[in-house]
Amino acid sequence: MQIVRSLAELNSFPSPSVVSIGNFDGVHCGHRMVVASVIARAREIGARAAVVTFDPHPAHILHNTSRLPLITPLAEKLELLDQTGVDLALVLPFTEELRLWTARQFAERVLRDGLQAVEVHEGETFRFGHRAEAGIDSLSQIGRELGFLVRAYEPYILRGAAVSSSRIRTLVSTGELPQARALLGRSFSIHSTPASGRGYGTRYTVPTVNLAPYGDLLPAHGVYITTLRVGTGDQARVFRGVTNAGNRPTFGADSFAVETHLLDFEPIDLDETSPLEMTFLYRLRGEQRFPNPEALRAQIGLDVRRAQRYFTLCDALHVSLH
Ligand SMILES: Cc1cc2nc3c(=O)[nH]c(=O)nc-3n(C[C@H](O)[C@H](O)[C@H](O)COP(=O)(O)O)c2cc1C
Ligand SMILES: Nc1ncnc2c1ncn2[C@@H]1O[C@H](COP(=O)(O)OP(=O)(O)OP(=O)(O)O)[C@@H](O)[C@H]1O
Repeated sequence: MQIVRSLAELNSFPSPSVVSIGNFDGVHCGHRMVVASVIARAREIGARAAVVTFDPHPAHILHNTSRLPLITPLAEKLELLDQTGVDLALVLPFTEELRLWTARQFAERVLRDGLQAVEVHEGETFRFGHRAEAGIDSLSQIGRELGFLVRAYEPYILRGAAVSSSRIRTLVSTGELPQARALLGRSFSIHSTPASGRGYGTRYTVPTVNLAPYGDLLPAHGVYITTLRVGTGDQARVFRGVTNAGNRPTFGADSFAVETHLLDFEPIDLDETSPLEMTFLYRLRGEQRFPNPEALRAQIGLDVRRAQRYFTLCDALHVSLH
């Protein structure tokens, strides 16, 4: 997949395109359905299959509230889009200037002049242009004038409601990981690197690998069954574990960390640059303040046993952990 980060850069690769525009946060089942149709149609008519997305996420510019925690930060989103087989991702910097473009200006500059769009595929609820002024009907009208066809999709429904990034964010942030997995089409995971801990784990409870501070979406504070992939490609190792994401109240003042105790630990070389992917599979319990480290250690022993039973069952039933 070719990644292009400006309209100017795009002009060096002119080619008619079938396009879908969106935030694509999470690259969930609904997104993948639309992108698959874009690709199928592009192959049919000998055009390029393209997605247009934005960085930062428009919500970071439009709402002056706290930063929207992303299901997939840009690098992971592009990796997942690449896996769909799409030919081109145009990542437009969502600037104050772009925010002010009308729907018509956006269509002229991005779809007609930039991508030479012949077809644009979107979900029925798609909106774009300054203050989200235009929907599918306006896009179809503009398309008739500018020379592209619009194909609208009914929402992809799962478990009684449309699949959407916002719904997945809510499920993850309340710890409902099996439900989030159904909508994502894969388990929720985060990419990070190791960080050093305070040394309490090895001394008082269990040894853990701590993750570097993470600014995007995480499950609700609590204890989870997880896997940890260390490294990339053929060199990667996947460990099973129990993970605490929380403030660790047993050890004094709140100090947030994501830390995992590996069940099948073997010595591995880790430094602060080692790529880690933590996959959250199942929420075991909320975080608790224990009267002493021994009580916490006993509880972690129970957490470990529940996780071992979970993994044994997954192995027996050949359930994928990803
Ligand atoms: C599976 C697991 C469950 C945990 N549960 C709790 C908990 O309920 N309450 C708590 O205060 N800390 C909990 N912790 C965090 C420990 O307090 C933590 O491992 C310890 O603070 C070590 O910190 P360090 O890595 O900075 O040395 C848990 C850790 C793990 C690995
Ligand atoms: N469940 C779905 N069914 C069909 N199309 C969808 C679905 N979800 C998103 N789309 C379409 O995919 C494209 C990209 O979607 P986008 O990421 O902007 O929206 P979204 O997933 O609904 O996110 P949010 O919940 O943040 O609104 C748009 O055309 C959108 O309408």
